[in-house]
Amino acid sequence: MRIALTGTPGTGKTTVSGLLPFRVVNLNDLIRDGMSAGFDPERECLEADMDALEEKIEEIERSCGDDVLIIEGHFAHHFADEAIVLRLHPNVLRRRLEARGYSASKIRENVEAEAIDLILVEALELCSRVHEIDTTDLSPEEVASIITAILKREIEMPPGGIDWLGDPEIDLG
Ligand SMILES: Nc1ncnc2c1ncn2[C@@H]1O[C@H](COP(=O)(O)OP(=O)(O)O)[C@@H](O)[C@H]1O
Repeated sequence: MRIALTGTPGTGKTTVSGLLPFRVVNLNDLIRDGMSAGFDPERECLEADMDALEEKIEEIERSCGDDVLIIEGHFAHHFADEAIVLRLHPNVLRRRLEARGYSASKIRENVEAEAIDLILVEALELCSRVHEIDTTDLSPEEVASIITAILKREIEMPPGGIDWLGDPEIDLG
């Protein structure tokens, strides 16, 4: 069973994926391993080769049988019918991306994307089942427990409860 773990860069996907009791495939690792279509200077990153990634994921999926396979990355929702979207208050996200050394334009692009629910909206368009977690006040371990409970079908985290733009304290730069 393929599950996308998605969200704006900096929301904590890679950190939490290391704490999950499931097999995880990191899309950025696959792109660095050669499933890239070259460097995209505008977005300051390697462009994904979507067909090569799909082929590789199918190969890994076959070896997983019926077990959960987590596809992790900010466009993972393109590769699964069920997605878990990690959310983070834009002001906290900004501080994390600054600490990462992102350029001012890349920080602004990602903070705005988070503020307007961009990845959530994409996931809702592409996937038939979507879950949403506000990680702002949670530790990585708490987020991992919630994801595990969702995938064991013990709890539900339906999307739609987050409204960052409604917070007067929001800092869009
Ligand atoms: N729940 C959390 N609480 C506090 N810091 C976190 C949490 N999750 C991740 N971080 C930190 O935020 C930064 C970005 O996390 P990362 O997992 O790389 O995000 P992503 O994979 O979504 O880009 C890292 O420095 C990480 O240590």
